[in-house]
Parts: sequence; structure tokens; C-alpha cells
Amino acid sequence: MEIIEIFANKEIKIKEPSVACIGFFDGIHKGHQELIEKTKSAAKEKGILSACVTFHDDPWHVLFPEREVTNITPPAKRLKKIEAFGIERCYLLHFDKAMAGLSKDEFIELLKSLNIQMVVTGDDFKFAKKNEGDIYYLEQYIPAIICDMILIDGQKVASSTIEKAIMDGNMEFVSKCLGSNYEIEGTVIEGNQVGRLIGFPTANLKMDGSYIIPKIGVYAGTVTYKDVTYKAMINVGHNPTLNYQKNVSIEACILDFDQDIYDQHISMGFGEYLRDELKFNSKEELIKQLNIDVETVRSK
Ligand SMILES: Cc1cc2nc3c(=O)[nH]c(=O)nc-3n(C[C@H](O)[C@H](O)[C@H](O)COP(=O)(O)O)c2cc1C
Ligand SMILES: Nc1ncnc2c1ncn2[C@@H]1O[C@H](COP(=O)(O)OP(=O)(O)O)[C@@H](O)[C@H]1O
Repeated sequence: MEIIEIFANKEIKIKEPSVACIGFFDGIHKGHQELIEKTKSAAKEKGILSACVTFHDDPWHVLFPEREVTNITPPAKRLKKIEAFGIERCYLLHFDKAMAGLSKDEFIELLKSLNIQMVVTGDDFKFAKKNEGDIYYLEQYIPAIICDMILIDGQKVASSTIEKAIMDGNMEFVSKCLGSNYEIEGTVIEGNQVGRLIGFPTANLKMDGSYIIPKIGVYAGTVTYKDVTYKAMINVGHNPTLNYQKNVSIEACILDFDQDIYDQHISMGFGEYLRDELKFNSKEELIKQLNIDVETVRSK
């Protein structure tokens, strides 16, 4: 996928016409996937490029720099996923004060300068300064395919509902919305080296982006290392029994695995929420529970 950076105060004229989906694409959830599929088929029908228009840096970060912004899918990974879904070109709108200040008509002019022949968005798409433009205004100037909001289990498939579900540990809903388990990527770092002593070595994760942290507790999940996916049990929490720590740690005991993976890149996939993290009265009680957890994960 060719990525072209676009700046609000730098004129550009794109030669190649395209059909483009527009949005933030956090999570690349089922709703986004539908936009992408519709974009691809409309582009194919017209014999022109399939494209997406998205933003960098996160508008929330630019408008409220003091707030910490967390994502379902951090920006770099988002672009990789959009590419994997088969979009040919990405117009990456550099979101700065100038971009944030565009009026709705200026924003439409910008889309026209990108030679976008048709836009594909959700029915709630808003744009420009103070969100003054919506898709029904935009379609008066550029033909549009407008997709209805998808519902799963009676809930809207939107980045905000998925975000909340991750924080609530409602991973069944999250997986249905994403079409796969929620994943956090990062590097394996050293912990307190206690895991191996109790028979459950646990790889501690240093996240490589600003991910949303799932609810504290224990999950059935997976670890992908060097393109191989293993079953794993994952703990998100403070390790209150053996070595309480203030900061939340994310660690995985990988089933049927015995390799030194310090400093290696891994991806953790979060399946079912199994239980709360508990403070046990002894090491033995924790070990007993971990043996139950292993069997639960193995049976999934
Ligand atoms: C699947 C799983 C479940 C865990 N559940 C608990 C728990 O309920 N309570 C707790 O205090 N620690 C729990 N732990 C954390 C262990 O106590 C922790 O892995 C151990 O302290 C080793 O830490 P280390 O990697 O820093 O050596 C769990 C760990 C895993 C992998
Ligand atoms: N099955 C496994 N699951 C997780 N880590 C494993 C496994 N087998 C070996 N390891 C290695 O052991 C380390 C975890 O052991 P542990 O004693 O918990 O140390 P630490 O406290 O540094 O995480 C991992 O980082 C990894 O390099």
C-alpha cells in the first residue's frame, strides 16, 4: 500500500482517481471491514484505485495533548492491517492545528484535490472544524456509499463500545466485533524470576504502543512468537500473592513451550476472561489455582 502524507497547508494534486473509505479505523472492526470491502468492489467496478483516508497524529492527542490516548490498534499496526485487507493507497492526513481548523467546504476541497471520485463512510461520519460536516452534506459534492452501523449482540460495533468491552473483560463481544481476538504486541522483559520457581514461567510484556489495557484478571488466550501461535494463559494485574507491584503487568504462561524469549517480539491474543486476579494465602494455593487454569485453557 502506498502511503501519501497530506498536509492542510500544502497544496497537492493527485492524478490517479480513487474510491476512498474515510475514518480513524481504530480496531479495523467489522464495521471498518465492511467499508473496506465496499471500497474495493466500487473501485474494481470503476477500474480505479481503492484508497483510504485516515489521520496521523490522533486528533485527540493534538487537541488535548495532556490526555493519554490509548488505542485498540495503534496507528502503525492499523496501516498494516488496512494494507492486509487489500487497500492500494492510503492518504494519511497530517492532523495538526491547520487540519483541525478546516471548514467543511475546505475539507471537501482537500478530498477533491486527492481526486477521490467516491467516498465510503459510516452513516455517523462527521468531519471538519467542530464536526460541522456530515456525510449527508459531503455526498452533495462527492458521490458516497453510506454504510449503516452494524449491530452485534444488540450493541453498536464502534471503536468506543469495543474499547469499553476490552476494559470490562467482555472478550467474547470484542472478538466478534474484531473478527479475531484482541491483540497486544510488545517485547518480553524480565520480571522477578519467580514464575519458573513455582513451575509457571511467565513472559512479561512491554507493550510497543499505547494499547487499551484489558480488565484486571486471568484470560485464556494465545501467544504468537516467530509466526507460531501457542495457547497461553494470561494474567493482567498486580501479582498480589508473590510480588505485589503497583503498576499493572501483563504476563503469559505459554503452554507446551520452553524457550528463552527475553527481548523477543511477541503478540498476545486475549480470549475468554476466566477469573479475577486473587490474593491467595500461600504460594501453594496460587499453584493449585494455576494448575486449574492450565487445564481450563487447554480445554478451550
Ligand atoms: C495465568 C496466570 C494467573 C495468575 N493469577 C494470579 C492470581 O490470581 N493472583 C496472583 O497473585 N498472581 C497471579 N499470577 C501472577 C503470578 O503470581 C506471577 O506470574 C508470578 O508472581 C511470577 O512473576 P514473575 O514473572 O515476575 O516472576 C498469575 C499468573 C498467570 C500467568
Ligand atoms: N512456557 C513459558 N511461558 C513463558 N515464558 C517462558 C516459558 N518457557 C520459558 N520461558 C522463559 O522464561 C521467562 C519467564 O520466566 P520467569 O521465571 O517468570 O521470569 P520473569 O520473572 O523474568 O518473567 C520468559 O520470559 C521466557 O523467556
